[in-house]
Amino acid sequence: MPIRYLTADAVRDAEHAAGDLLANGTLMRRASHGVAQVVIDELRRTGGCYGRQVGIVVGAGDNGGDALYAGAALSRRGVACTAVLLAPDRAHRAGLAAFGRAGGRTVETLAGGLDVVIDGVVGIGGHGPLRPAAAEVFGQLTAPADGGPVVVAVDIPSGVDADTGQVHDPAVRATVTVTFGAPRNAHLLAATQCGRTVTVDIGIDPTGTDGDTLSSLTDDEVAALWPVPAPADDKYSQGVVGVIAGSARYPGAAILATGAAVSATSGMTRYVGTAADDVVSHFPEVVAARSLADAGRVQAWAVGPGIGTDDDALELLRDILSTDLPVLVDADGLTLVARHPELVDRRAPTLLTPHAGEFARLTGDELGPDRLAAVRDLARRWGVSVLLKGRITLVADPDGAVLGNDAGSSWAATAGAGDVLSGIAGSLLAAGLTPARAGAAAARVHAHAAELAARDAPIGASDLLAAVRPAIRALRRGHPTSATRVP
Ligand SMILES: NC(=O)C1=CN([C@@H]2O[C@H](COP(=O)(O)OP(=O)(O)OC[C@H]3O[C@@H](n4cnc5c(N)ncnc54)[C@H](OP(=O)(O)O)[C@@H]3O)[C@@H](O)[C@H]2O)[C@@H](O)CC1
Ligand SMILES: Nc1ncnc2c1ncn2[C@@H]1O[C@H](COP(=O)(O)OP(=O)(O)O)[C@@H](O)[C@H]1O
Ligand SMILES: [K+]
Repeated sequence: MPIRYLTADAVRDAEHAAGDLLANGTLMRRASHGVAQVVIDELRRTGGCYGRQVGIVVGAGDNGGDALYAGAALSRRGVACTAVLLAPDRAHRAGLAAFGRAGGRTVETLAGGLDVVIDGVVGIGGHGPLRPAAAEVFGQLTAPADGGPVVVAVDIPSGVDADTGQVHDPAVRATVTVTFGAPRNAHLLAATQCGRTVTVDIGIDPTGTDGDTLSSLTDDEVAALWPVPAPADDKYSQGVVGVIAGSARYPGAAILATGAAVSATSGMTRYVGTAADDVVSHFPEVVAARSLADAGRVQAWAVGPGIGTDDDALELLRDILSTDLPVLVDADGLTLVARHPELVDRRAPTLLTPHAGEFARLTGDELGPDRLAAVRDLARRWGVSVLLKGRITLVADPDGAVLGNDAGSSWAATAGAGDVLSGIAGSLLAAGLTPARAGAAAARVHAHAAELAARDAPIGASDLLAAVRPAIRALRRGHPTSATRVP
């Protein structure tokens, strides 16, 4: 099953559906136990629990309650716990009493030398940035990388919007975030702010909610859906992809996109364009033609990188989009679509793959902080699938369903990396995957390839391309790189 991310409302629905478990405090007990366990694991890794120092920052709601109960459990283990109450008369009363009984102390401000700080300021009930009192407490902490405390966020790092993942300023930056029942949208959309996300089972059913979904594919799912040739297959039957990219003057995009298509699946890759000779000299297996009329049949097209935006490019794009084949449109192709949106008014599957700048060109508006709503809105309005690139890739279908992928590193932020993505995703479309699955699976392999190629040093798109096949192999063998975190 894909990992499903929930909005704050959906979380509340799931909690209320748990009935007595919510009313009698069982959910909170389980949640706080999960938080305490994560803190204990952190302390054990670095020398044990007894005598260690944990600071807790407590807000006015149940998020603070979780943190206080976790503090009580830690105090019982011999951890020295101190808590700053941001709103003393609204702090969770039963949690505060339990904390005091277990030996926890309340203080005006956190001392230095703490091993762990627990962020219990706000969870799914939070709005906007950290308020000044909380901002001051967190502002005084030394970063973990400089020897400061590990920051464990309860549910959501405070100051991060649970639904949109918007990281307000200021906001808590967590080393680990502990959430309950199911991850929230923010755990994907603001993954880098959350650090490692741990999802604790508290006995709620996180699947019973309707409406638009945000999910991500696991490595195992991507491995399972990757096309592999069956005994009866031949070079045609697996889906032939056609790549239209680059030019004789600028062959780079042609080579990168076509090479990625060759690497991603078996079968055949065709190329159409004036870089045909360059492409074939790099990849002799590509069947290349200079014009569409000379190209053979394909099952999907990937069109756009480096094709230019002149009338010839427009006519070519028009011809491709007037077929009834799945089409991926990227880069220059998107600039043309922005000028002529009617081009994508078609029935066959269409996947647009903009980066933020191209997205703004398509919509006429800058991409705001709510990337999820923006990508969903464009997909819905235009009736196409839209893959928004970046560290967190989002692929929206016209029905509102979104698949996301956290690249896990940012080594892919290099020129030409998008051409590689087009080739991978185009070949998956040709193999018959839906646009959303093709886009999300391509993004995941792309991310693994980037991390495999980089190994902690910068890469270019050629390195990324060379790592596509090893990344697929590692994924299929069940030993993916550490590229992606799954809560
Ligand atoms: N229900 C359950 O069984 C379970 C719930 N669980 C836990 O409960 C959490 C949700 O608790 P919740 O609904 O009480 O809201 P919560 O996130 O604590 O914050 C609300 C308070 O914060 C305040 N506030 C808002 N914005 C702020 C800001 N920027 N900076 C500072 N303060 C701000 C706001 O105050 P006000 O705006 O009124 O001043 C309001 O009082 C959830 O995330 C999970 O941890 C788990 O135990 C599992 C079981
Ligand atoms: N900060 C980042 N972290 C991880 N991946 C990124 C980041 N920025 C871009 N990428 C990925 O790298 C690729 C860049 O594509 P694009 O912007 O179209 O570049 P180009 O046009 O130069 O090929 C996309 O797959 C995108 O998701
Ligand atoms: K929090």
